[in-house]
Amino acid sequence: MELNAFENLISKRDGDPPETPNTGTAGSKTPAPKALTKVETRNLDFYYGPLQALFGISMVMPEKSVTALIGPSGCGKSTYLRTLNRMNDIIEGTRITGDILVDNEDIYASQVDVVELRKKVGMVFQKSNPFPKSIYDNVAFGPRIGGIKGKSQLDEIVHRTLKQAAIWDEVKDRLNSSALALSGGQQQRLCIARTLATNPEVILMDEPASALDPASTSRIEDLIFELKKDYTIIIVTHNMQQAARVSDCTAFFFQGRLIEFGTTKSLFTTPREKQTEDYITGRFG
Ligand SMILES: Nc1ncnc2c1ncn2[C@@H]1O[C@H](COP(=O)(O)OP(=O)(O)OP(=O)(O)O)[C@@H](O)[C@H]1O
Repeated sequence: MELNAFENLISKRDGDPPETPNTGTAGSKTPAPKALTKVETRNLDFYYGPLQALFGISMVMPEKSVTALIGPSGCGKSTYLRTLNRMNDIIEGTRITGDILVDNEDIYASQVDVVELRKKVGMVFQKSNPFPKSIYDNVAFGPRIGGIKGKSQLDEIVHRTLKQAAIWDEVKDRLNSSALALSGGQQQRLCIARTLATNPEVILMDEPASALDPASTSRIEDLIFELKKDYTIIIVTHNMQQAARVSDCTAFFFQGRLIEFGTTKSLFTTPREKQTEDYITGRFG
């Protein structure tokens, strides 16, 4: 793939450039000059039993921006993403060293309430996973668990988040129908609304569009672009054009290591590392 092809893709959305040209690599990161840091990892190692999956990952992700994690299969992207809201805790035999900070607070500190953390750092999965309930009840589920019982308050949350997730117009007349009757793309936007309903500040997305057709993918990308005005988004994607289109910063992982991290534009147009260049030009992976 030609590097200037990426420049064309990026330039489509140049109206909203990243404020933080973070150029850190593993073990050497440059502090963000303008935007506030929302999520940071310092020298993060991660193990599945005896298998070390991440090696010394240091990265700073600015607030209200999109950071894409790219790299070949098995390089540790999803593992890294899942450490950011302690999703890996539920896998037996895992171990982590180093620091993960959200709003400058250690999310592995003993006093941290993991349920609260996962509300603040929400997650959208590769395969949409609506509950076998109505559209309304899917979105209202989290707020109800959080103690909100009033119908008018729930109605407001359902309306607001379905609108934010760009699916309101398609479902407003059938809020009581089963969520399972929606198309794959609609289900994924519903799952994004469900995540928004618990008031997250950070949204982790693990290949949110990989199971969708091009039109649905494009809607999800547009949505990500809108959501970053209010949320910090970290997205795993196999699709480099997608990374180039939606993200401000991109991190390239290889064999559990962070090879290069910088603004999406610089990483795709003037990669500093040969491995990055080989990957984005399709020479491997
Ligand atoms: N639950 C698990 N138990 C043991 N090893 C795992 C587990 N999940 C992932 N791994 C291993 O950790 C390494 C990193 O996997 P991970 O899924 O994070 O990579 P990835 O870059 O997200 O891959 P892909 O793009 O294929 O989803 C791989 O060697 C994988 O086999």
